[in-house]
Amino acid sequence: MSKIYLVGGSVRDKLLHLPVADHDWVVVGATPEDLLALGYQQVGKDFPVFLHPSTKEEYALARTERKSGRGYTGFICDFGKEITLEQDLIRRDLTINAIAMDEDCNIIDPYHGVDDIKHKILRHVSPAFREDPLRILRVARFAARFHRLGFTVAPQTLELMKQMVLAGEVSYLTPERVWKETEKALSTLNPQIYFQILEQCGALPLLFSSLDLTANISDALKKSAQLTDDLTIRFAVLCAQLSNKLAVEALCEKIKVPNNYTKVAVMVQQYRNNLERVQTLTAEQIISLLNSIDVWRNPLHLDQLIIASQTFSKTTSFAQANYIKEAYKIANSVNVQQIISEGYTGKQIHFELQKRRIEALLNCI
Ligand SMILES: Nc1ccn([C@@H]2O[C@H](COP(=O)(O)OP(=O)(O)OP(=O)(O)O)[C@@H](O)[C@H]2O)c(=O)n1
Repeated sequence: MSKIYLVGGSVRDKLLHLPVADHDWVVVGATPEDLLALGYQQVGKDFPVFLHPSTKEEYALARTERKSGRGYTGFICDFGKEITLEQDLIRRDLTINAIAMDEDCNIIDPYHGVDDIKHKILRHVSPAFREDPLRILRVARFAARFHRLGFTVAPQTLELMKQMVLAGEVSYLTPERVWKETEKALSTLNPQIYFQILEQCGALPLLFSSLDLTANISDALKKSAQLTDDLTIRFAVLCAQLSNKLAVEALCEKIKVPNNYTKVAVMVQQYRNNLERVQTLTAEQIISLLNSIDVWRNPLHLDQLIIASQTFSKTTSFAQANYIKEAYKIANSVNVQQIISEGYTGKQIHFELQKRRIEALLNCI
């Protein structure tokens, strides 16, 4: 007789009274053939994972995993009918992710995840934690995600993460995985915690080379999460302290950051200081700044630059924001069609437009 349990994030989030995104199920006492016969569709290449015929939710056969190689290679996986729920749960990352719930909503919690939820602790289940280097990032991400609820990483878990870093495990993480976790961490209300935990376990310089997580950057990152949902801005804040455009591009290349993120990060690194002192700039310099961020074709760039810069501001008001917005409005009111109708052609249009935008500003500042 097989038995089905809800496991992982969905049980954790239910117990935390948080919305549950997707359900992961574990099936104990069944074979792949049993599930195929019931119409489940096999999706896991290496692991026995199936999609439910109607709900399409993931059902995995209970399994044990042992690592025989380094990094991601050489997992020995056993998913025989005799594998118990406890055996399946012990190979998981954190105790709060290793709680199961049966069909009658009974909690099965052999590794005391419920206690850890109560005491708000992120704790590894067993030494098997170290078999997957991605877990270093996951712990940092959960620490960021649940920071607002008061969760912290257990000292023993942080110690284990340090040992994994020292053993060189981080080098087995692919850029894609690093970025995926980082992007999820950026979407939390406290992205700075993710980077702080990675720093504490020694992974930060290995993963994000030139990044120096100063208190200033941490504060700015936290503020960015309060000011905007735009993750490209949050990432740009992280990169704003890098010494130049090349350093930003090198970091983005290293972890394969999507282009839209790189663009905003480069823009903020290059022009944040100009915006900071916008009130001291000449009309010509202001137009040059607006040209540099390509605001005419992409008005969103201006908002992105403003919000990213604002996160570094010590005061709550950021007077530069209204100043540059007003300047943009004035410069943008110059009518190109008018210039064309006056007979300007080719490159002359651009020069005349530039000139009139500067004049328009001069009349106002
Ligand atoms: N490297 C990993 C990835 C996953 N898991 C286990 O697989 C479950 C499901 O993983 P996943 O769906 O990736 O994460 P969730 O914990 O559900 O979290 P999220 O809400 O971010 O999806 C986890 O709860 C955990 O028990 C693990 O032990 N080690």
